[in-house]
Amino acid sequence: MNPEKYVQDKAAASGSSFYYAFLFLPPPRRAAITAFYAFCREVDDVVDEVSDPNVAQAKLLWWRKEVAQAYAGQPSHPAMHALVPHAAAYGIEAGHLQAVIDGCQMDLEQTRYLDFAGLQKYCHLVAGVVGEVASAIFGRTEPATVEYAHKLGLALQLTNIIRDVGDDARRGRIYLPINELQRFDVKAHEVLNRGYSERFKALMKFQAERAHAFYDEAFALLPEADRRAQKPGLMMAHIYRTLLREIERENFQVLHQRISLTPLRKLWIAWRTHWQGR
Ligand SMILES: CC(C)=CCC/C(C)=C/CC/C(C)=C/COP(=O)(O)OP(=O)(O)O
Repeated sequence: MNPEKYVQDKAAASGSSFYYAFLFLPPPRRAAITAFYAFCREVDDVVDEVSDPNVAQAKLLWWRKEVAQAYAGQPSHPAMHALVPHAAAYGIEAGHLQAVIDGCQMDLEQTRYLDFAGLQKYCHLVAGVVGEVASAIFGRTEPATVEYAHKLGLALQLTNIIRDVGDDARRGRIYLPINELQRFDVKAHEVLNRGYSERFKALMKFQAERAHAFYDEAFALLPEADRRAQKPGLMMAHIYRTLLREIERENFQVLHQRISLTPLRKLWIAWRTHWQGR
């Protein structure tokens, strides 16, 4: 299959909240972000879809070699075929892709995070570095935009973690820092059994407020000169922040359902950001 078609299908089929943001980009940048998204999806799918951890480890090792080979001019996977031609133009380095693989590997090897510092390391690899690459593809001229992208990636990943507490619990995973569970007197087994309580709600309120603070910090870091180019990232931010507000409105009932926005609402938010420019 033609690699461009492969990555386009992969991105569209994912039903990602972020897909709408890509639609507003000029074709070369759109092709690059679609290829990069497909790469991230492929390695993330290894963790989510392969039930035997040894098989998943072997697949991640395959991806590490594939990245090295692709940067040496010999890609074999369609996602790498599609991505490599854009690497030089947007400064996408093998190290960025290896960092994303490191994050997925962390996910395989770890089902608990003792504190926020540990969780932040994971988020940096799977979302901060992703934001760094995405911001380069969108068009970045200022060094501060890298800081913005790291913070926004963190805010998005924290939102994703808040939304998916129930799904992750079903898979035996808790991303919420263990010392914060303790602070709110929530037991790990209560989360794993998906038992809702006022204590759980208070814990989640704390998580949501921290995510909001990271969105605010990210926006404050984005230099005026890069605002226009970074609109697709702002679209992602507004879509996910609206989702976070929806979760708050539903009192953090995230244990037995995945709260989501309708495609039309996501498209509307992307559109509005496009016109308002912020
Ligand atoms: C500066 C900048 C552009 C930063 C963006 C960084 C970024 C895209 C981080 C990804 C974090 C995240 C929550 C991914 C889930 O994607 P998903 O497609 O699985 O989401 P979904 O489950 O909501 O559809």
